[in-house]
Amino acid sequence: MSSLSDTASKIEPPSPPTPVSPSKDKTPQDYSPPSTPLRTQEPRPEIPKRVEDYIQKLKSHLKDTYSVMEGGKKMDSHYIDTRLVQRKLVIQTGKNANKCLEKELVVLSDSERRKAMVDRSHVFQNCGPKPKPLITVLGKTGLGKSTLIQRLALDWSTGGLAQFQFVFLLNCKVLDVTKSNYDLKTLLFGLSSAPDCKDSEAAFKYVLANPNKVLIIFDSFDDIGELEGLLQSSATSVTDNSYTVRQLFSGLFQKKILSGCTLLVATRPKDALNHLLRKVDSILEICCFSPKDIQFYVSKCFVEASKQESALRKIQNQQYIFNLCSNPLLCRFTCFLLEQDNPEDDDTLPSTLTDLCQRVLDHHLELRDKVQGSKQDISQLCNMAWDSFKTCSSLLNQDQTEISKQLMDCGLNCEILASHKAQVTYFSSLFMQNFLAAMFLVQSKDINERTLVAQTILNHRKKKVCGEWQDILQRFILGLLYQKATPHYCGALQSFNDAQAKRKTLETQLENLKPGELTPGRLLELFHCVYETSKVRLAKHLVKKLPENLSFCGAQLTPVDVYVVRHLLQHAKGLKRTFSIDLRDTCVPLSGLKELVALSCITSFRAPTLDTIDLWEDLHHNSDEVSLKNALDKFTMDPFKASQLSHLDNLAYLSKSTGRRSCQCVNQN
Ligand SMILES: Nc1ncnc2c1ncn2[C@@H]1O[C@H](COP(=O)(O)OP(=O)(O)OP(=O)(O)O)[C@@H](O)[C@H]1O
Repeated sequence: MSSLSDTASKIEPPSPPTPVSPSKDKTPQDYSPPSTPLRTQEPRPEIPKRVEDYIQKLKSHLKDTYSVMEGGKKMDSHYIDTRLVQRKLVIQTGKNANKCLEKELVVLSDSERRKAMVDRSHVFQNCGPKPKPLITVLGKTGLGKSTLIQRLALDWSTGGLAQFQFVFLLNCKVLDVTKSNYDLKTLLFGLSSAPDCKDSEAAFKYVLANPNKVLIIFDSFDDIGELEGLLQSSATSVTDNSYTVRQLFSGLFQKKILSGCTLLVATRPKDALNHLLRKVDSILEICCFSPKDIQFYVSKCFVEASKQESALRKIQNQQYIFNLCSNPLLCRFTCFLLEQDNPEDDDTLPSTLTDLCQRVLDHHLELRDKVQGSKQDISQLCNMAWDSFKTCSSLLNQDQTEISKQLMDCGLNCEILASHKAQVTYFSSLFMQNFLAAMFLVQSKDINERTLVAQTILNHRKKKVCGEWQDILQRFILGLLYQKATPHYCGALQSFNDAQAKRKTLETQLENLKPGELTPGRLLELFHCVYETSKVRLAKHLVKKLPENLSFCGAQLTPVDVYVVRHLLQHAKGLKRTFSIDLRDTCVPLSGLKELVALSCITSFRAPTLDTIDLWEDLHHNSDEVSLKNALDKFTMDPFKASQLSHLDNLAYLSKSTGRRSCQCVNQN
């Protein structure tokens, strides 16, 4: 079956399954903290007065700390209740080397995702009779995992989540995972965000006696280090004080200590995580900002109606930035730029990720310069960002380098750095850290072209170890090498050595790549790297060499990914190239599917069945009959392969829907 538009059928149209999204029609204002207890209330154990006092102190501390989000915006007014998708694992038929049944994270289609959407009040809810003591929140960098966790902590501190009497929040970015002199009490009362506890012995005793009233959160789990072997060595005693943070985590995770407590782990998705995910009770994935969320967030950033309107117009007029704003952190960066906007400035918003980060940094440095009266050289910070990158860590390594107080203040003021309890300093975002690291690599005379190439995964033999770290770094490297505008402030780092040789080497590397041999994930990264260069010649070269069958299967496509792919494929027309595109297992949103299918260079497409039906329904609903006919003509499912029972059910919907849609097209014509 390759083209279905001419399959006339008299079968009555089915009613396709309506996506049920509990939060679909809610505007961000509709959300309120889950104040009612979410788990069936058990009788409260008797709490000693001093423990009760400490709980109140903990609550008021968390309330003070998390009422303001990173970046200074108020949680109450600026927090957008982004939705979460309940992901699931399926048991595969085969067994692995350990003779255990293989479990795999199911990639949901867009329509399945919409059905599986929940809001934050669902995080600790039990779906069935079984409690869910192990919960994971997944999300790429900047999507708001820490913010969600801080919001949950705030909910608890203001009377919500009453099933918990203690909430301990650990930020793995600031934990020293090399030391082995910790016990559980130190982890909870010393290393977490809990305030000093005078009688920690009594509070700890209470915690041990009531584990089911305790919530422990490990945020930024990515920084816990190598995942391999993490569960092999675990803490088994609650008093022993010779454990590492990793051993204590492992003991909690495997219920060897404090069994009965609830554990929430927030992390970026990566392959190495799979063996942990198989053991958790609930996997939630944080969704990016929807267009409505972006609108709401932007409107909150500007008080004056005219400024609000102008900011929104600018963002909506620049489709790359609009799609980039589906990432909350990048949306914040964009709003920061717009807040700085002065009428004499160039009106255009950045057109690449590199340009966005460069302008944000430049503005921060400019603001600081105005206060200080002198320019700050941040080259040492760039060097340090690169040092931390090498170990995939956000921590600022101060052991080797003395950093001046002035530079440290500058880093903190410019939101490059953040500090924990005024003791530990770390890079506040992966985007900024990698941007600084890329500046170091591109500008430093000590880094030659070969070393630079070795740092990019464009070299497809290089193992991808740190998930998003390398993807983002190489985008910045390419972006900086081709950056046209020299920023005023961060350009003054040091004399810009001739980047010609580096550019040439990277370019040869790009040109020698065989896109047809890359995995879908790497192919997508290649699109991004080429996009960052803004070079039409490189874009054309890529499109020329693309395989006829473009597969993105398995690479999760975000709105900005779709934009970049679509943008580069526009060169196909001039090159007389056409493609068939496979979008199964990509979670491509309906809007993205629509845009890609509409491209004239796409002659056929494969996509999840229900999403394809949704696309047809949508086009029909909007009376876009030309696009509907196109989408019917281009759809293919040849060769058909069903790996789940639902695929066969969907086939039945499909055959009915195509029949109906074809009839409509025939009648129209
Ligand atoms: N739901 C939200 N509403 C408003 N702003 C948000 C939201 N989520 C995130 N942000 C903004 O984006 C920034 C980055 O979010 P956050 O640090 O929570 O991301 P993350 O997923 O934890 O990233 P990383 O994996 O790099 O640690 C926040 O500091 C905040 O300004």
